Amino acid sequence: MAANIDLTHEGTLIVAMESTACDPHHASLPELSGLSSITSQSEFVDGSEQQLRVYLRVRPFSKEELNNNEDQGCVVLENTETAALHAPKGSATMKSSEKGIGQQLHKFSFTKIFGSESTQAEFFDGTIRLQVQDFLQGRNALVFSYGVTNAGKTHTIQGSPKDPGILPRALEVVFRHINGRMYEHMDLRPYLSSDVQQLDPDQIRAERCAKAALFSLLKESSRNCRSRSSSSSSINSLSFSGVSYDQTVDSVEVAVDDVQCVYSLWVAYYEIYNEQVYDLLQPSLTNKTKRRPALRVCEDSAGNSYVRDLRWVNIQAAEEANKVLRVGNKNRSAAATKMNQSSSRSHSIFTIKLMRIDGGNVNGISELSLCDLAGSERCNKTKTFGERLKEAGNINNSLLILGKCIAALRNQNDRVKSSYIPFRESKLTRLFQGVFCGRGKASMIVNINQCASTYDETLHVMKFSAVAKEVLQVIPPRSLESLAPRLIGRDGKPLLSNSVIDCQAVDDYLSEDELLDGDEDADMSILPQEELLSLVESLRAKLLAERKKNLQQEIQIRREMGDAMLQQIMEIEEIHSRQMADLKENYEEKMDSTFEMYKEALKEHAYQCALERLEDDYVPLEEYTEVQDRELERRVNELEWKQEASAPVTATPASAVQQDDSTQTDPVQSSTEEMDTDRFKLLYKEKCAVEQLCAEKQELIVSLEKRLHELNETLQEAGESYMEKLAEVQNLQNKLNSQEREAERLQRELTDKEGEVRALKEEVTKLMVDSAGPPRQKRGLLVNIKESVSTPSTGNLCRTIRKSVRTTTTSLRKKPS
Ligand SMILES: Nc1ncnc2c1ncn2[C@@H]1O[C@H](COP(=O)(O)OP(=O)(O)OP(=O)(O)O)[C@@H](O)[C@H]1O
Repeated sequence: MAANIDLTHEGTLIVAMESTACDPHHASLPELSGLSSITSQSEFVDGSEQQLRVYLRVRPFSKEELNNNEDQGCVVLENTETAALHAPKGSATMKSSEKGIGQQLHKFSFTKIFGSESTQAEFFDGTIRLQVQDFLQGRNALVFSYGVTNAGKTHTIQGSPKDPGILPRALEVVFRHINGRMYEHMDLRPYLSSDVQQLDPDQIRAERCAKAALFSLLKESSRNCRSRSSSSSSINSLSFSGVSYDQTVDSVEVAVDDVQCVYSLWVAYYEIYNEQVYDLLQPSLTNKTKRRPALRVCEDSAGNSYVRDLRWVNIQAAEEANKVLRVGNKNRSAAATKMNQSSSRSHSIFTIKLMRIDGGNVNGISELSLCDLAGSERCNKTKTFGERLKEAGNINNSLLILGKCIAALRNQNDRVKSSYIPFRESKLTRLFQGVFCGRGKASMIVNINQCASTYDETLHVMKFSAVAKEVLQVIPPRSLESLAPRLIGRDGKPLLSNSVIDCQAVDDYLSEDELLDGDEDADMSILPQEELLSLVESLRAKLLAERKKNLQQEIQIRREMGDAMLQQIMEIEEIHSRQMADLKENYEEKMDSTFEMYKEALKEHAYQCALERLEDDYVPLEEYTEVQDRELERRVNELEWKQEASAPVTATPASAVQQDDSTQTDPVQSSTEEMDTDRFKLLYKEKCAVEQLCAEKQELIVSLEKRLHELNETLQEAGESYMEKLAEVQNLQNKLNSQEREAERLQRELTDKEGEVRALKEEVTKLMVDSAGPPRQKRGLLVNIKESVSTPSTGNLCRTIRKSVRTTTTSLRKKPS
C-alpha cells in the first residue's frame, strides 16, 4: 500500500472521509479537512436543486516564477471553501483601488479549494470521483476547467504519464467498475445524442479497421497493445501512471451494481476552435494545405445537441483509452501547427459513453465529458465583469456566451428575474445545454496560479467562477437518461424491439413529470399576489417585447429579401431587355439585308426583262425612217388622188359658191356637194398634218444630214492631218536614211585614214632607223623631215607627215623630259 501512492491516498481518503481528516498533507491547511464531506452523497440527491459545483485548484509556483519574485502573497486560502485575493503593487486592480475605484481585497467561496500541495489523486477524489460513480450508474456528467493559460488546466485534466489527471483516473475507475464485464462485440455504437445504433457485420469490420488505423498512428509495437480478451487482467495493472492499481478497490461499488450487466465503452475526442468543431480522432490530413473538415452540431428529435459524424471509438481496455487520448493530443498539436494557433485557443472535449447491456438489450447509456477550455487570458483588459465579457466576445465568442449562459442560469435562481439563456449562440454552450438543463450534473474546475504578474487575469477568473457557483442545477428525480435508449438500425430508423420498452418508460416519465408541474404550481401559489401580478406583468412585457422583436426581425428579413429579389428581378429584366434589343437589332439587320437582296434581284429581273423587250422591239433608225417615209408617200398619193377625183365639183370655193347659187333648186345635188366639202376639209386637214409630219421629218433628216456632214468634214480634216503627218514622217525617214549613208561613208573614210596613218608611222619609223646610219645625216630628225616635207613630189603623204610632225612636236613639248 505504501508504494502505491495514489491508491494509498485514495484508500486513505475513503477511510478518512468517514472519520476525520488525518491526511498529513492537510495539516498545513486544516480547513481542507472538509474534504471528508465529499464522501457524503447526500448532495447528489435526485429531484432537488443544487448549486453548480465549482472547485478551485491553485497551481504551485515554478522555480522561474519564484526567481522572478512572483510570490507576493496574492492568493490566500482562508479555508477549504474561501480564498482571498490581495492585489499586488503595480496591478491594474491596485491602481484602480488607489484611485478609489474597486477594492484591493476580494474573497471568493468555492465548493472545494485545493491548495498548491494537493496531489492529482486528492483532487480527483475530492472532485469528480462521485460524478464518475454517477456516470457508472447511468447519469450524465460534465466537468470543465476554466482558467488563464499556464494555470494548470491541462495538468489537472490530463496530467502526465507519471502523474495522471482526472481523465485517466476516471477511466481507471470505469474500467475497475466494469472489470470482466466488458461487452466483447462492437455491434452497438452511440448514435445521435443518446441513442444506440445496431451495426451490421460490414459496419463492424469498418469499425475495427478504423480503430486499427487510428492506433497505428502512434506507431507503437503491438506488444504494448492489450488484447480485448485480456481486458479484465488490464484492470490489475492499469498503467496511466505506471503505478499498479489494486483491483479490490471499489469492489463494494461493483457489488452493489447489477452483476448481470455488461458494458460497452466508446470514446470521442474533439475540439472547438474558432466556433468550428473538429474531430481529433480523424486521421491527420496528408495534404497540409487542406483544411480540416469541420463537424456540425445538430439536435435530435428530443432537442438534445450532438456532434454529427463524430468518430466514436470502441474501447476495450484502459490502455486503448490512453492511446485515443494521445492520438487526439497529437492531432490537436498538429492542427495547431497547421493553422498557426496555440492549443490554448481551442476547447478540447473528451467524451466517454457507457452502455449498459442486459440480455442483449441496451437498457441505459450515460455520458461523461471532460472539457479543457481555452485560456481566458484574452478577456482581461476591462475592469467590470460585463464589459470584460463583452470584450471577450470579440476574441473568444464561446467563452463570452458561456459567461452569459452562466449569468443567465444564475438569474434563473431568482424566479422573478429569470431570463433567456443564450445556449444556442455558441457551439460550446449548445453542447453543454443538455447538462445545464438537467440532463446531468456539471462541475467546474477553476485553475489559477498565484503569480503577481497575472493577478488581474486571475481576479477575472475568480469573478467568473463566483457567478458560476451561484447557478442552481435542477436535477429531476427521474431524468430522460433513465430511459432505455432507442436502438437504431442502419437505415436510421428505430428497431422495434426496443421501442416497446421506450413507450413504457416514456409514459412513466411523463406521469412523473406531470407531478413535477403540479409541485411547481403549488410553489407559485405561495408567492404573494402582488408579486404574482408583477411577475405576470413582467412576463407579458417580455412576451410583447419578444414578439415585437420577432416581428421587426421578420419585417427586416422580408424587406431584405424583397430588396434582394427586386434587385434580382431588375437585373434579370435588364439582361432580358438587353437581349431583346440585341435580338431586334439582329433581326433588323437581317431584314435589311434580305430586303436589299430582293431589291437587287428585282432590279436585275426588270433589267433583264427590259433588255429582252428592247431586243424584241428594236428597229434600226434608217429602217424606221424608211417605213415612215413610205407611209407618208402613200398617204400623200392617196390624198392627191382623192383631190383630183373631186376637182370638177370643187374647182374653187368661189365657183362652188356660184354653183351653189345656180343649183339652189336641186337639193340632192347640194347635199352631195356638202358631203364632198366636208370630206375635202377633212382630207385637207389630214394632208396638213401629214405635211407637218413630213416637214418635221424633213427637218430631222436635214439636221441628221448636217450632223453627218459635220462628221464627214471632221473625218476629212483628220484624214488630211494624218496624211500631212505621214508625209512628215516619210520625210524624216528619208533624212535619216541619207544621214545613215553619210555616216557609213565617213566611217569608211575614217578607216582609210587610219590605214594611212599606220603606213606613215611605219615610214617614219623606217626613216628614223635609216637616219641612224651615215654622219651627214646627223643633222637631226627635224632637218630630215623638213627636207622631206619641202619636196613637192610627196603630195598627200607629205601633208599627212606634216600633220603628224606637228602632233609629235606638240606632244614632245608637253613632255620635256
Ligand atoms: N498542480 C500542479 N502541480 C505541479 N505542476 C503543475 C500543476 N498545475 C500545473 N502545473 C504545471 O504548470 C505548467 C502549465 O500547466 P498547463 O499546461 O496544465 O496549463 P494550462 O492552463 O493547460 O495552459 P494552456 O491553457 O496554455 O493549455 C505545466 O508545466 C504543468 O506541469
